Amino acid sequence: MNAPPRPLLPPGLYLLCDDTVRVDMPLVLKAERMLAGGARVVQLRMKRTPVREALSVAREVVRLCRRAGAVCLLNDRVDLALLADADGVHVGDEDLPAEAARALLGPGRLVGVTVRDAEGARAAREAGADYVGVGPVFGTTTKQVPAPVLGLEGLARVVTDSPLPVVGIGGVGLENVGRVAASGAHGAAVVSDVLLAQDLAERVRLLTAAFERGRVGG
Ligand SMILES: Cc1ncc(COP(=O)(O)OP(=O)(O)O)c(N)n1
Ligand SMILES: Cc1ncsc1CCOP(=O)(O)O
Ligand SMILES: [Mg+2]
Repeated sequence: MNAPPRPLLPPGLYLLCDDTVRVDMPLVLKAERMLAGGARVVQLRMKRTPVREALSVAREVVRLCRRAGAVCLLNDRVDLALLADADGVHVGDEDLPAEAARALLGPGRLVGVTVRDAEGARAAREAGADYVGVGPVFGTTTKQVPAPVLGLEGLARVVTDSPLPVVGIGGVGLENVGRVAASGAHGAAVVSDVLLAQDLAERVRLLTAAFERGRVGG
């Protein structure tokens, strides 16, 4: 019998439910507000949550995403993704290599990989990745990234030459998400612009609409 096909990464806004920004708000509440705003992709990024709590949060956020019809990915942690039955993982240079993530996850889940250029995207595809995260597109204070800011032209170059869908990340917010979409990126990943908003759900709606306008050239 054929294995079930893995979910495709929905295009558009890609949200990071992150424990390093707005630390006073519980992760599950962040996810609930994002989903209330129509989030289709949620990456759970837990850098400072103790591992037992992280597993319990992952299980709850996967449940919420599934109920809302959204894809839930775990940042870094293939073990937590499997235990929580998440839709996949996102890994970078300091995490398990993409081949290892794919080997552990099997063919039915998504693997996203951080790359800096189209050559990295080609290697990611060889390693079994489904999409690539590319950045920083703009300056950001959320993470110290050991790579230069790409800008929109740099992002567009990677998009043109990448064999995999590209998600732009780093400094993406309401004032520039339309231009990220117009670059041809499959998705735009956002951390602080949503998490620091007073009304997270409303910010997600605004960002989603702005991405869509940018995608169609509006
Ligand atoms: C969509 C997306 N793209 C890139 C990253 C960065 O991943 P990584 O390089 O592993 O850095 P950390 O997020 O683990 O600090 C991402 N998380 N998501
Ligand atoms: C995790 C990560 N990887 C590259 S930039 C970044 C952080 C992006 O955060 P923000 O959307 O707040 O700029
Ligand atoms: Mg990582």
